[in-house]
Amino acid sequence: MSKTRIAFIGAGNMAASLIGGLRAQGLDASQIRASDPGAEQRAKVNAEHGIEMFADNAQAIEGADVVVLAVKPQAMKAVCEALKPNLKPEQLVVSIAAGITCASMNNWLGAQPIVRCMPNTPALLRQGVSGLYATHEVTAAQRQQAEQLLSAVGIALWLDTEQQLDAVTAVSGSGPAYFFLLIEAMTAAGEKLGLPRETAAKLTLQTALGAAHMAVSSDVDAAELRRRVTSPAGTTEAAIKSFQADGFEALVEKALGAAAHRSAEMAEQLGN
Ligand SMILES: NC(=O)C1=CN([C@@H]2O[C@H](COP(=O)(O)OP(=O)(O)OC[C@H]3O[C@@H](n4cnc5c(N)ncnc54)[C@H](OP(=O)(O)O)[C@@H]3O)[C@@H](O)[C@H]2O)C=CC1
Ligand SMILES: O=C(O)[C@@H]1CCC=N1
Repeated sequence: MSKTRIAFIGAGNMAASLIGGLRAQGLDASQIRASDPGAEQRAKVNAEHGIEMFADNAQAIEGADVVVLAVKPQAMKAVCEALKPNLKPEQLVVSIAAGITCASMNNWLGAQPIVRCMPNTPALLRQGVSGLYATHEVTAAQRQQAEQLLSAVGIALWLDTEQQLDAVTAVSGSGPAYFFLLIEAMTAAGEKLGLPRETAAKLTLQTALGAAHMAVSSDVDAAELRRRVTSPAGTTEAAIKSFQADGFEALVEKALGAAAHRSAEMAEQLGN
């Protein structure tokens, strides 16, 4: 990465997290450029990260080794088709757009080496996790560049098939929202049980943080950690039994299935 030049197309939330991660890893501001249609957004990203910003996507990718597509999935086709005449065959394209396949991007861009990724929003705190899939055209050195890019904001995991990205999207791409939903629900339930809202929120948040730290750092799995909290005939058992009687695991499986299905459906709807 020491000399890699990276251009971001779209400088919204995810791009800004990646740019922040790269800068924190020691990439010089002169190695990173980004384009965005919003003048305010350009000024904000420039002020935060000191990188050169462009209104014109074609200008931003000039001389870049890696071009990161960080626009909404709905904008991908138009963005790719407009970039096509300006892309060089050796430029690696890294897409973080949900539900846009490599085949669609190759249709729009021509034959480019492509790495398709699915990061998640904890990337903002460099606590993210991403799944990565590379097409055959991607060289070993380019794989390394893509991995280093995503590793700047968390853990990067290579996938064997592109289809697995639908599952990654369901588990970790959308995943932060499931934990936020649980935090919301536990806070509300704590309040209903008689706690002040602020107390219920603090108890919930610190419990989530502590449990996540334990699950990450422990040498036993989550099921064993759960068993250790669950005293026979105690309070946890009462709660877990209630969750399971209402089909908790099936509910989670159905929800993640819906997310994966939506990812595949987006590929069909937006891919032509
Ligand atoms: N948010 C998440 O949790 C995750 C998102 N992703 C993916 O990341 C991508 C970006 O998401 P996110 O950062 O949240 O979205 P944002 O809306 O924050 O960022 C997208 C940016 O692209 C800009 N943009 C719009 N059109 C163009 C264009 N033609 N050329 C250049 N820039 C343009 C937008 O400007 P304007 O707002 O003015 O239109 C906006 O600033 C999406 O494809 C999403 O699927 C992946 C993993 C997780
Ligand atoms: O909800 C979405 O479609 C995007 C992709 C993963 C997280 N946010």
